[in-house]
Amino acid sequence: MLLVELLLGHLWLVGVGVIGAFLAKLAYNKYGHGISQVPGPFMASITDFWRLFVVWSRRPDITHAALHRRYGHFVRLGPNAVSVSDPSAVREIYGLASGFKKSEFYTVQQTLSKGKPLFTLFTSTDEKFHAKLRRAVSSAYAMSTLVQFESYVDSTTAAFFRQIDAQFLNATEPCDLGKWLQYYAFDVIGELTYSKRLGFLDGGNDVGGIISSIEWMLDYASVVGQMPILDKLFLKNPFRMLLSKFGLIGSSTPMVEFAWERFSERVNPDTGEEKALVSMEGSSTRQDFLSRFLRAHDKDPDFIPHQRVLALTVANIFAGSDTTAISLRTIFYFLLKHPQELKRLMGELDEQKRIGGFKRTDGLVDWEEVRDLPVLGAVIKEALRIHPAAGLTLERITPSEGVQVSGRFIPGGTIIGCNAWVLHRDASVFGQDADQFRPLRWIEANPEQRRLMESCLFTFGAGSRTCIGKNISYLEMYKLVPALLMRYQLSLPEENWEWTLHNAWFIKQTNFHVYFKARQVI
Ligand code: HEM
Repeated sequence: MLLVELLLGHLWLVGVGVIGAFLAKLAYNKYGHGISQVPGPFMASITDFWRLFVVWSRRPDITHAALHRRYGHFVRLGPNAVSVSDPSAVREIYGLASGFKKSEFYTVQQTLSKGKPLFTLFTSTDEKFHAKLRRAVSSAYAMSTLVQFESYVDSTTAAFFRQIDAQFLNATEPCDLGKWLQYYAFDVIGELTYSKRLGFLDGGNDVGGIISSIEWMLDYASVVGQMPILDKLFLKNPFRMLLSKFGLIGSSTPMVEFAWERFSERVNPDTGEEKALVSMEGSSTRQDFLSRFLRAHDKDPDFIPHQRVLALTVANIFAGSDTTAISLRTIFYFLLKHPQELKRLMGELDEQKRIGGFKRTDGLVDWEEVRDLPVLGAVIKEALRIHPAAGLTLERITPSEGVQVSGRFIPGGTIIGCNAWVLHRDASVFGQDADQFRPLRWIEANPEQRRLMESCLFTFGAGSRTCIGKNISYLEMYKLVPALLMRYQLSLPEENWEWTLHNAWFIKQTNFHVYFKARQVI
């Protein structure tokens, strides 16, 4: 009581104290992190709210590129956050033994299962744990076993074509190809992971709200990830975690629930034993990810308990669906916007067909038949360059002793990283026309130039945390693109049709509509 009276009597003093503390905090933000020499917007240097609002604007990639054009290779994005655009920094920051670790941006993305965050390959920030986990499962993603996945991709492609034939062939209304490619990508990853399509293509809708729940999460995590402390106030506050632990509020996402269902079909939840193979069609030779992860569990059940097997499958869906859908959209959209590039690609595919390079009679193509086609390869690579799926800085924390990055000392504990949307527009690497979609750059480049461009391609990240599913996504793109283009003739509703972009960590495209006609068989 006395204290309250005292405070009320000296309100002005309280006000001065609060303002003083506030100003001191801003001054600390600006000068206390040892990066005050890094140029950037003033507001960014005093508060993380600046970058939070930039991300909330939904095109931070544009802002980041403009800032680097203005300030050079280093830009301060927050009191303790730096963006780097020098390609040579990629190896220093992301290199295998660099000692950097993922920032708290990734913990915000951890989904909850029964009130606990799921530590996945993608979102774990403990590098030792990550390295052990990655070693335990890397063979599941190996290039050498890629062909074992082909039949899963084929069955989903066939389902996709059935839907196009039934609903969109010669239709008067265009198809929302952006949406259907997302259904396709989700169903493929479902097949690859659980030998079961998630059902998006067959139903033509967002099964169980999985897509919209991931979209919600990405919208949330991209913004809140700029100030991870907010996550502890919103989704992962101790009270909410406690309630969900005791089942008083639901905390799992539809994706985790779906994963649990698929998991329980294969593993007895009570005994923990794998159910008899005979109950599943073709299961004796099953090569899907779930089986591969269960084999990893058999080898080291303590390190890979069933909960972790579940997390691995969830990471696949989260990391491998939207990203692949975005890349597929980019390929088709840019080909339609650049008819001469489409013509060049069709020339290659038709020639291949003419000389008997495609053996199958169902209109699909095998990986071995397409993997070395130069124009197809250049188109895919250029699409991955011009529109990389991840549209924010891949944040890392510098080791405690501090490091030199591109010749500049950055103190320990600083958030630092590169954004593919900035790196891929570097004219010194990709040429003066780096803003243009020009697949030929990959074919025309001499070996040295090509090596440089490839080393600066950051679509899949780099180093110890580079995308482990990269080969799988290449398999999908190399197989779907030729099969679809040889079967159908696509056109945009209007010549100047533009899609809409939304950067919520992944840069998703909407409003990508096309007409389908059957293509003349060559
Ligand atoms: C074109 C499609 C894809 C793109 C553009 C892409 C992009 C990326 C990027 C940028 C990262 C690194 C993130 C970081 O460092 O912050 C990553 C990691 C990862 N991706 Fe992909 N990805 C694609 C497809 C896939 C597929 C198909 C799968 C699964 C089958 C997958 C699974 C993963 C996993 C598990 C990680 C975490 C790896 C680790 O930290 O060890 N991705 N991906």
